[in-house]
Amino acid sequence: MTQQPQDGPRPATGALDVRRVRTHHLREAKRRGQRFAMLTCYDALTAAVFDAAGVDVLLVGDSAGNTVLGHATTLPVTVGELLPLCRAVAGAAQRALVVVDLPFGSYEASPEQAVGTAVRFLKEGGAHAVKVEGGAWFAPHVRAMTQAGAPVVAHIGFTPQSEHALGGYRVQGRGEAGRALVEDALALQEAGAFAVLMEMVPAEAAAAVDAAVHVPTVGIGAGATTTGQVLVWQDMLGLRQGRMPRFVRRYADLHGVVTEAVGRYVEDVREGRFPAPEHGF
Ligand SMILES: Nc1nc(=O)c2c([nH]1)NC[C@@H]1CN(c3ccc(C(=O)N[C@@H](CCC(=O)O)C(=O)O)cc3)CN21
Ligand SMILES: CC(C)C(=O)C(=O)O
Ligand SMILES: [Mg+2]
Repeated sequence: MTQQPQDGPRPATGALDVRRVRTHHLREAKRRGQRFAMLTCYDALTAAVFDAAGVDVLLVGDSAGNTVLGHATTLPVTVGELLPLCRAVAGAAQRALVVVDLPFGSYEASPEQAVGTAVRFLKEGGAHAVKVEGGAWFAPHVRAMTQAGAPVVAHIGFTPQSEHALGGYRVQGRGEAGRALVEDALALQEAGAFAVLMEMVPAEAAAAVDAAVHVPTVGIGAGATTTGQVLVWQDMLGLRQGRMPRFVRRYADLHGVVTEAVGRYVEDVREGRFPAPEHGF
């Protein structure tokens, strides 16, 4: 006879065994000591691949500004640009929870503005939840969106939309500032955020936040104690070249794969080897 653990933390392994991931499954994952995987996604085809591969949460990130639109930062991204990408991802995802970033300038001015934008992403974009960057000062916005029926992920620590206010891409929450992160997370949880995402914070500070809140946490450069992890897919699959943030692990070399394959196609066309008779009518 095997003894089943009744309560308390369980071994931190295993996938969420659900047909469709919902916000409460992420909460249960934290309670059970399970972890979940989140990945950015900006189009229907990759959404179908990531979803079938078991990614639990797809993030239609404003990192689309960098990866899709070619901007240097996320700041220029607009609601009009992110909405169709969100619709494409939400339409293709069968199992994953679809979360979308509210673009810079589309939610900060007031709780009313935040509700208006969040509702657009749920109605027109098909998103299941939204994410906003900022600390305790956005608690009223988070509360208003949650009450309107839009589940909210609170993004704290390094918040790229505030890079000019923060003085560049740098780790947040070192030393004493770690305490402020805990306060922010508690205020955002109290306001209704169903998850707290932390970017580029010391592992120790992230662990303190995770221990202080009952909602699940997600990390990107925030150590290994968070309930979930997130990366930008073009970074982790090696499509993007150049200097990577320290928190990236490269799982594939898509840049190499695509370069080699496209090079062969170009050569085949130039040499008359493509198309072959079987490609014609
Ligand atoms: N392609 C891509 N990947 C990302 O991870 C990402 C985006 N775009 N766009 C939105 C934000 C911006 N992010 C970034 C961008 C750069 C660093 C970076 O350069 N980090 C350095 C410096 C850290 C430091 O000096 O404190 C690093 O080594 O990690 C970190 C996060 C994360 N997000
Ligand atoms: C890096 C993640 C957390 C993000 O906000 C994005 O991809 O836009
Ligand atoms: Mg973002």
